[in-house]
Amino acid sequence: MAEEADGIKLEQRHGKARVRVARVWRNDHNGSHHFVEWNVSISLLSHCLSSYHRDDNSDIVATDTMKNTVYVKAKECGDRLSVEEFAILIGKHFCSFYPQVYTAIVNIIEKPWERVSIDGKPHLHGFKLGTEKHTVEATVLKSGALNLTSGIVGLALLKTTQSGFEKFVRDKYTILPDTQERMLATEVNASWRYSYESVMSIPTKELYFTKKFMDVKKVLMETFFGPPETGVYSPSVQRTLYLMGSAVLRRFADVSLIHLKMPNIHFLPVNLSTKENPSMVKFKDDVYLPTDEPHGSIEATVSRITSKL
Ligand SMILES: O=c1[nH]c(=O)c2[nH]c(=O)[nH]c2[nH]1
Repeated sequence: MAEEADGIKLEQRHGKARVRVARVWRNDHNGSHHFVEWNVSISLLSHCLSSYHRDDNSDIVATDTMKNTVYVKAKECGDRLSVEEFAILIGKHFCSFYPQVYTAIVNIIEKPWERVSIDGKPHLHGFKLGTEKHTVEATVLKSGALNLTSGIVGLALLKTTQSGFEKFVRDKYTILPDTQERMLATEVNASWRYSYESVMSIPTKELYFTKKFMDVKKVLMETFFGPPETGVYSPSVQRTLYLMGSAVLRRFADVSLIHLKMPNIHFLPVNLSTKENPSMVKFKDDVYLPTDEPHGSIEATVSRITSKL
């Protein structure tokens, strides 16, 4: 909301970024501990104009208070909950506890701690760090209106064949040859919006969004790789991205939109030669030079066409 005074327009928010909290739940009947580590960022839209216009802080919710609230709420959560539920709970708190707060935007990054298995047996209290992170952004309004977006960051995927790129624009600047055989590597960053538009309408099933996160990841990976024995041919990163995004929309009725960012991380063919030895290393789809700079950058948003009726 923009507010005006003295012919000057002001749009403002304030919050606390990167509040780190870890929570253990020890109450599983079989002695199994559950553990999460969250990095929480809160941004509040609130009526506190006098702090900008005058030296009057009487309407400011201190960012230090916001930080403390994260720990209080983590303590109060006696049962395991998804990172999405925690973000919504924090957002609801700020909107309902403070009259001047009209919107709370809560971003959380969950570190990928995974339970370890020793000799195939899940450890009761041992965890190791995985790679891709689970993110959430919950925007909660005082009215209870909700915008919920979950994401995955840093899902590095690679396949050694079943990828090509050909028949693209060829002009006087083009060197890249057509190919039907190349490596395909990317680091998927995905974020998807859920269709729940009110804090009252979110599913109450235990760990619903945690499971959904794992299911979305599975669909993204299955679509990227294809069946284990045969794979699936990718004619471009663009096509594969579209198939991945539309598979998620087809599979999950409560996902209304997905944004995918898929850099094309190049593995360059290695050919080495000297005058004496013209084929010191001749590339036969075997030896590559991995690079990350420069890389192709391909991103798109795939969403449902909603009926205007
Ligand atoms: O899948 C690809 N998409 C592109 O847009 C592109 N451009 C390029 O040089 N290589 C590739 N590969």
